[in-house]
This record gives sequence, C-alpha cells and structure tokens, in this order.
Amino acid sequence: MKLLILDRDGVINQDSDAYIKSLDEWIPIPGSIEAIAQLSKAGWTVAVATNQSGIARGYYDLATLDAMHAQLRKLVAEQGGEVGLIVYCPHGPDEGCACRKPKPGMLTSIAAHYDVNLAGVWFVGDSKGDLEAALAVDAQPILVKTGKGEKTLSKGIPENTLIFDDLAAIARELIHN
Ligand SMILES: O=P(O)(O)OC[C@@H](O)[C@H]1O[C@@H](OP(=O)(O)O)[C@@H](O)[C@@H](O)[C@@H]1O
Ligand SMILES: [Mg+2]
Ligand SMILES: [Zn+2]
Repeated sequence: MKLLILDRDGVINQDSDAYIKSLDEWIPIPGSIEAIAQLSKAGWTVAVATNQSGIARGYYDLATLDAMHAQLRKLVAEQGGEVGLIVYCPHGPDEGCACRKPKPGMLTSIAAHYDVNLAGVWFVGDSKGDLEAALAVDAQPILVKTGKGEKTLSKGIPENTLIFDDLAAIARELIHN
C-alpha cells in the first residue's frame, strides 16, 4: 500500500512555540489540505503521528485535540479526500512513554494498524525528533521547511533526509513521479 505518514504541527498546520491550544489556533498551512486530498485521491493512505505534550501540560484537553482532528478530516473530505489514522502522544517529555517522538512508538502503531512494514515509508516532519523517529524504524526521513523546518535544517539533519519546501511539494513529487 502507498502509505505516507505526516507530523502535524508545522507540516499540516501552522505551529507555535506557545503550542496550538485551541481550534482557532489550528490554522492549515497553505496548500496542505489540498495536498492531503490529492494524495488520498491518488491512492495514498495519509496517516498522522503527532506529539501533543500540551495535553500533559494542561494547555488544552482531549476534546479540543479531537476537535482539531475533526476539522482536519472535514476540510480534507470537502476536497474529496480522506485522512487515515491519526495517532498522538499526550504525554510530557519526562514521562518516559514509548510513543513520544523521537521514539518510534506512534510509527509502529500506524504500521501495525495497516499491517505494513515501515522500511522506506516516508515520514514527513519539521523537527529533528521526527527525522530520528523515522530512522529508528528504517523509514525515510523527510523534512519540510514549514513550521520549525528551517530552524531544524540550520542545526543539522541526518544525511539521508530528503528536503521539500512544504507538503504541497511532496504531493507533487509523489503524485507525478
Ligand atoms: O510537531 P508535532 O509533533 O505535531 O507537535 C508539536 C507540538 O506538540 C508542540 O511540541 C512542543 O515540543 P515539546 O512537546 O514541548 O517538546 C513545542 O515544539 C511546540 O512548539 C509544539 O507546538
Ligand atoms: Mg512538528
Ligand atoms: Zn507518549
């Protein structure tokens, strides 16, 4: 199956150092909704793996997080596409969970859900932890320059990382090549 896994904040929607704490703060990056819709209409399964430590920090609750993901699904569906499995890590950095990136727990959960091998599967992120999570399970790390991507790039990234301007550029690459 054609599986693409996306980080959320900084890839699908704008990110903020103050966290994305409400539905109003959840603003799609230009072209990202269309990209997901076009990819799914082209036969790609688009899953999401996102750290959401804001839950553990008490900045927002699960109902708010679910509302953001319902909005994502609604916007993509309005363009004729669909979003696959969305997996999130609600834990804080000190809880030692298995799912918080750079640990690959969310990626392996997605692989188990779809019964696929992650080798070479593209995982698109804007942070170094995203790239490290990909490498931990032999997936292909993909960096976008949106969100924290430019800052991540400036600090150095794993050598076999592929770099794209944004999710729209990734969709063009995958659909037309
Ligand atoms: O990019 P994804 O994984 O979708 O989500 C990242 C968010 O959970 C937040 O992750 C935080 O990192 P800490 O969790 O505080 O280390 C900060 O980077 C925030 O700016 C960011 O909004
Ligand atoms: Mg991110
Ligand atoms: Zn976790």
